[in-house]
Amino acid sequence: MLFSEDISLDLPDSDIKYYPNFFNKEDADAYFNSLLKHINWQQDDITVFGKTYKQPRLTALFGNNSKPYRYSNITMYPENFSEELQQIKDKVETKVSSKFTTCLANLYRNGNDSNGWHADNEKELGQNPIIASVSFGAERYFHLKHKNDKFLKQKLLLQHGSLLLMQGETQHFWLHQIAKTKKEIGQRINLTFRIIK
Ligand SMILES: O=C(O)CCC(=O)C(=O)O
Ligand SMILES: [Fe+2]
Repeated sequence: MLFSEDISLDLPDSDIKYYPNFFNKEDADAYFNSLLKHINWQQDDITVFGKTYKQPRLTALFGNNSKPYRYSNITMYPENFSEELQQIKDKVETKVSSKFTTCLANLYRNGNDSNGWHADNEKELGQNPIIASVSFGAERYFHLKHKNDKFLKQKLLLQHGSLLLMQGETQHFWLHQIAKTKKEIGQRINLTFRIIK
């Protein structure tokens, strides 16, 4: 699906909102270029079902506390927010009326980079986590599928400068992924703001 106006996705057991033009083109271009250059992007090893792989994208973690974030057998320790990430965080916080502690940044270098099916349901995110996800750069599809009903699924094109908000019971009932694509596409940066308790 492609949306050009703010929308609440009409999916059961979820609370998902999408703001396609959260940043104007000029700001989105500037943030993309600057984050690409200034973030210390790392490729970690992940362990899934006892096997170790290189993560198929680059990441970085930022936080205003020193609490680590653990997922897929990786433990990440946060760096301090840069001024520019703090600016983005402030704008997101104003929009969604929540304060975030942490930002996980993802860099998808091309269509071969991906993020497999998962829910953001780590214990340290609390019972019904709020996750605000900002996208810059190449457009990628965000796939959603219900955990208990294989007919319930949706995909949504995450546009340059957009904001996607997931909250309420979403992480209990839905999985999401960024699938690989064979299309020739450029780099994409995603910032997911979270609250780590
Ligand atoms: O890149 C995206 O849009 C999703 C990232 C994501 O799901 C995550 O980091 O947990
Ligand atoms: Fe996620």
